[in-house]
Amino acid sequence: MGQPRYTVGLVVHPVKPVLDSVRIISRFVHRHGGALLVREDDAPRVGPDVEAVAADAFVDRLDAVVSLGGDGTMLGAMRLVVGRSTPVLGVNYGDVGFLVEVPPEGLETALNRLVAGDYTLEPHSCFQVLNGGEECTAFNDVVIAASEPLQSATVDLFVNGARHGYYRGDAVIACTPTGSTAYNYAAGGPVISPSAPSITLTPVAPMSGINRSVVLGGSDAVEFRNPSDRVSLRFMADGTPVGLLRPGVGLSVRLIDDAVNVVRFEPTLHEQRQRVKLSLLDLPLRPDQLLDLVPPQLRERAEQLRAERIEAERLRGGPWSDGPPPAS
Ligand SMILES: NC(=O)c1ccc[n+]([C@@H]2O[C@H](COP(=O)([O-])OP(=O)(O)OC[C@H]3O[C@@H](n4cnc5c(N)ncnc54)[C@H](O)[C@@H]3O)[C@@H](O)[C@H]2O)c1
Ligand SMILES: Nc1ncnc2c1ncn2[C@@H]1O[C@H](COP(=O)(O)OP(=O)(O)OP(=O)(O)O)[C@@H](O)[C@H]1O
Repeated sequence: MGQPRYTVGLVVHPVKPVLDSVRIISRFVHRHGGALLVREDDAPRVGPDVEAVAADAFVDRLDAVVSLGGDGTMLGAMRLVVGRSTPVLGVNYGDVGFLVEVPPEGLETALNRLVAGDYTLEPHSCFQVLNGGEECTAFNDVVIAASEPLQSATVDLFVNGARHGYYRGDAVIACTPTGSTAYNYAAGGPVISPSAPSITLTPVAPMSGINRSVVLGGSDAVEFRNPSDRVSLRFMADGTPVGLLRPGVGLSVRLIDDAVNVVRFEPTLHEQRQRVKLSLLDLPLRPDQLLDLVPPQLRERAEQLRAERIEAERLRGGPWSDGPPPAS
C-alpha cells in the first residue's frame, strides 16, 4: 500500500455520540486516499475504521485535526497542535459551541470545501505559562485561586517586572482575546477583539486590592506571585487544574501570537452567531426554558424552516446553516 495523500486526526468528546460524524469523515478521507487516526485512548469511541496510534506519535503524523465535541474538546484539540501549522476544524456537539463553527449536519459540505481549498485559517494566540521549570499552554485563560474551594486568594501582580498592586478575592483571570468571552465575560470583564493582541486581567468577586479589569498589551510580561509564606494557590489553564503556586513563587504569563490555525468557512456568519450566543448568555432563562415561551405552532414552523434550509443547502453544496439566529 502506498503512502496516504494526507493524514487527519480525530479528537472526540468523552461521552457524546459522535459516531455518525466519524463515519462521514472516515468515508470521505478514505475516498480521497487519506488516512484517519485517533489516539489509543479515544479508539473505543470511534469504531474500527479509524487507525489507533500512541498519543505521542499522533500529533507528528497529522496534516489536519477534526474536533468532534464542544468548546472544551476544541480547546483540547488546539492545545495538541500548538506551535504547528496543522489546521483545526471544529464540529459542534456542544451546548454553546463558541469556538466551533460547523454543525454535524454541515460536515459533508465542510469536508468538500476543505479539499477544494475553499476556507480561511483563523490564527489564535495562546498563553505560554511558566511555573518554575514547568510550562503549559492556554488558549482561553489562566485562573489563579485559593487551593481550597471557597477560600479567598491573595495574589501579587507584576507587569514587566514592576509591582502593580495585588488581588484579593475568589480568583484572578488572565485571558487571551479568544478567552475574553468565556470566564472573563462571566466575571464582568470586557469582550476583546481577536484583532487586538492583548492580555486582560479580571478579578473574580474582589474583596480588596485591584477590583476591575485591566487590558495590557500583547507583549507585556505578566507575573502573578504568591505573597504568602504558608499557603499555596492553585492555577488552571482553560478550566483544567494544572498545579500549585507555592508560597513566594511566581507564575509568568506571555502571549504567543498565531499559535494555532482554526479552519473557518464563513467567518462573518460565525462572528454574527457568536454575538447572538453571547447575548443569550445574559438572559435569565436556559435555552429550553426560553423555548417554553414560544407558542407551539411557531416552534413547529421554525423547525420546518430549519429542515428546509439545511436540505436546500445540502443539495446546493453551499454554505450550511445551523438555523437562523434566534430573534433578540
Ligand atoms: N463562571 C464561568 O463562566 C466559568 C467558570 C470556570 C471555567 N469557565 C470557562 O470554561 C473554559 C473551559 O471550557 P470547557 O468547555 O472545557 O469547560 P466547561 O464545560 O465547564 O464549560 C464552560 C463554558 O464556557 C464556554 N466556553 C469555553 N470557551 C469559550 C470561549 N472562548 N468563549 C465563550 N464561551 C466559551 C463553554 O462552551 C461552556 O459553556 C475555561 O477556559 C473558562 O473560561 C467559565
Ligand atoms: N477528548 C477529551 N478527553 C478528555 N476530556 C475531554 C475531551 N473533550 C472534552 N473533554 C472535557 O469534557 C468537558 C465537556 O466538553 P465540551 O466542552 O467539549 O462539551 P460541552 O460541555 O457539551 O460543550 P460546550 O462547552 O460547547 O457547552 C470539558 O470539561 C472538556 O475539557
